[in-house]
Amino acid sequence: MIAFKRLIHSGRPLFSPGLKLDPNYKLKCGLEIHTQLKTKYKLFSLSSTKFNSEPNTNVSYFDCGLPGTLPKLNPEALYLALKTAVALNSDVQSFSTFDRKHYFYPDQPQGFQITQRYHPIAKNGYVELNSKFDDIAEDLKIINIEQIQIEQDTGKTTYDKFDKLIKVDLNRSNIPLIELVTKPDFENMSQIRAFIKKYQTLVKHLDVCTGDLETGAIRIDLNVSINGGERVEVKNLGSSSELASALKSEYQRQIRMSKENTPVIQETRGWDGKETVRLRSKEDAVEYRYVPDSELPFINLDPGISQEIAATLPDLPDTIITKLISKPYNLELKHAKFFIENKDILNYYYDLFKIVVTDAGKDYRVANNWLVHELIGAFSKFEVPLDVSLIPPTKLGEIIIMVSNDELTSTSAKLLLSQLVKSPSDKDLTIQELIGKYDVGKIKDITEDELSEAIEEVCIDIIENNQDVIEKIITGKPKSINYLIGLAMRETNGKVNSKVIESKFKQLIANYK
Ligand SMILES: Nc1ncnc2c1ncn2[C@@H]1O[C@H](COP(=O)(O)OP(=O)(O)OP(=O)(O)O)[C@@H](O)[C@H]1O
Ligand SMILES: [Mg+2]
Ligand SMILES: [Mg+2]
Repeated sequence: MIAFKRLIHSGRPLFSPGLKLDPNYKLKCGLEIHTQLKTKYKLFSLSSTKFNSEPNTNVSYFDCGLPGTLPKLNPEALYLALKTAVALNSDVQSFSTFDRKHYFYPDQPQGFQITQRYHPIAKNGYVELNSKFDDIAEDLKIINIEQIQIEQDTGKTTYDKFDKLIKVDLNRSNIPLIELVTKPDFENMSQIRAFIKKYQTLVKHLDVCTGDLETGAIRIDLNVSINGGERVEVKNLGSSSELASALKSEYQRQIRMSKENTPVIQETRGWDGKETVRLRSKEDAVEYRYVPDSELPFINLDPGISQEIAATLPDLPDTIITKLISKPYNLELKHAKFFIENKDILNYYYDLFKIVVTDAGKDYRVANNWLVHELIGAFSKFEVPLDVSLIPPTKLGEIIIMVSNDELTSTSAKLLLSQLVKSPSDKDLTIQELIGKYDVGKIKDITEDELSEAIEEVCIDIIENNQDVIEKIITGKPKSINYLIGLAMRETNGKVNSKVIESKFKQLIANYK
């Protein structure tokens, strides 16, 4: 089903120009990932973190660097950073501190960024990637995490080349970030892609970040070297496709240099949409004059904090996926992965499963198929944004149970779902009211004989009007009967089971011959 594929894909890359590795040039990469934490207030002030507000409306005196204002650490930011650190198997440090990284920029009005250079909040984590869940070629690949540090985001600068203006919006200034620094453990693009996907899924699942690259909630710097040479950092990659293109361009550039016997030097580069371009070399590296922040106290944590936080964490995505693809759920892996990305749907699925399988004793396939193929498929087919709250699990459950008890045909049920997806105003009607409104109930008040006769009439009519199809069926294309069945289903508003119609047609056509 094409429409359905648009919503649920197997995790194959949607982006990425392929990166073919040359066996003579071994690739090594490390990532620095900046993640905005989903706190109510900013990192060191009480202004709002609301996204997309009018420029400069979420700015406190502290955020715009007025002298005399003092930072106060937001405990929610600390908590979200700790949750992430623990979920990434890191060693939470019982002692950590803040430092000032100095540089002047209009969107950095304090003249420095508060970060954790010397004593970060967590060290030595790791993420396990595997071929089954993560779409990498290797059976197992461990990506080690050097450290996780808490820091402030900067404001945003936009250049208006027509007005010759530089516009500064400080709404983002002082939003809490964590910077995650991996070890240079990546050997190819699939591993990088898989890591980012897994990380995005995790932070969304833990509800510490929206997980979006597009909005800048996650921003990535890529470090690349070949054959043990110097690393080149490509800064500020805003999307997965930029990341893939930048990696390809940088890898090929370094190979070219190597072939020309020009040494690759450690430098910082940017991405201009076509290739990586030099921003600065190591020689003119910015001297940040890091100093410990004198206004923020040290963070001292109880050594038992990791265990305490671990105990509050929900099951992590891989654990849930493993559960979903096993008994009693038996979901397909790609569907389980889709559910984990969409918590509303995951919770919906659990509710539906309880109603249909656990309580009503129906087969798990019925619940899985109706949710994945029919309901989600209907949203996709009619290009309606996926919103399962339009049809609560109780309602879908009732429909599924009616179909499996033969009180509603599956054609009618599909019709009802389509209507519910297309006209949200039907949301408050009960199933019985919907059946009435769309005239799709099963025919109850007539005898078997009367029903059989009525079906026969419909079928005879169709046969008479579709002689060409009958001809085909008789001359060796038996599948053409499906066309006739479709017509009859439509004629009877889906009230009659397709199997009954099929056998009626078969009987009539046999006589016909
Ligand atoms: N030989 C290498 N090849 C590729 N990447 C490397 C190599 N050595 C280190 N790296 C990566 O470089 C990154 C270093 O990041 P880190 O934040 O520690 O320093 P930085 O880039 O100098 O600091 P800043 O945060 O100011 O950019 C890590 O992601 C690490 O994995
Ligand atoms: Mg860094
Ligand atoms: Mg860096």
